[in-house]
Amino acid sequence: MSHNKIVFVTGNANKLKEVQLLLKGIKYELVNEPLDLDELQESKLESIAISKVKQATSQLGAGVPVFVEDTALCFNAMNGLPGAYIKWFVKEMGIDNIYKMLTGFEDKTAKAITTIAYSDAMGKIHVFQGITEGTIVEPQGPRTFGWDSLFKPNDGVGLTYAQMDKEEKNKISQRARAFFKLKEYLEQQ
Ligand SMILES: O=c1[nH]c(=O)c2ncn([C@@H]3O[C@H](COP(=O)(O)OP(=O)(O)OP(=O)(O)O)[C@@H](O)[C@H]3O)c2[nH]1
Ligand SMILES: [Mg+2]
Repeated sequence: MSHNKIVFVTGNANKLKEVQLLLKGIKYELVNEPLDLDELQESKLESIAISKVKQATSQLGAGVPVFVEDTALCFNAMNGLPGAYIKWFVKEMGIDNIYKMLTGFEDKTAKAITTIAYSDAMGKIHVFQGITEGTIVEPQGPRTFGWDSLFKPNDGVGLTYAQMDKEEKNKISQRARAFFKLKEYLEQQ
């Protein structure tokens, strides 16, 4: 059993909780650094994640394996917006008003997308993405995590993320799909 560290840079405690469960059993000790990274204003999700991990490695120094993730909520009726900007919509207008944004549209479908950028000990960057398709519904369930109460995944049990327990969400979420790929990659190394 090796005691090498792998650092997850995030200031989001809910993400951290999910990722700790999703990465259980990896050969690294998972360490959190709550650095507040700048986020590019850019619609390409890979570029946002890569820019975050580059800032993280420049602050933490070379030689340490580090990863970040950026999570977007993309409305199909709006060609993928708010996307990565969803964080600012949640913060400034709140989820009830985000729900109302789709009032004029018949199509309420959305994609939740998590993009991980992993910088290995050599500084090489690897990107992994997970997507979960779902529908935007009137907020249901506790409002503890971002837009969880608005998003009902298609392959779930008919509940919003907020109404599911973490284990259930972790079976089908965009984050689970992305971290499954990272975990698989780390296991091959
Ligand atoms: O209901 C949700 N279910 C999720 O599974 C989920 N994952 C992220 N979010 C929210 O979407 C925005 C992403 O922004 P984001 O990826 O930049 O995160 P962040 O800035 O909070 O943390 P970080 O950048 O330090 O890692 C933030 O408002 C997060 O709270 C989620 N909401
Ligand atoms: Mg962020």
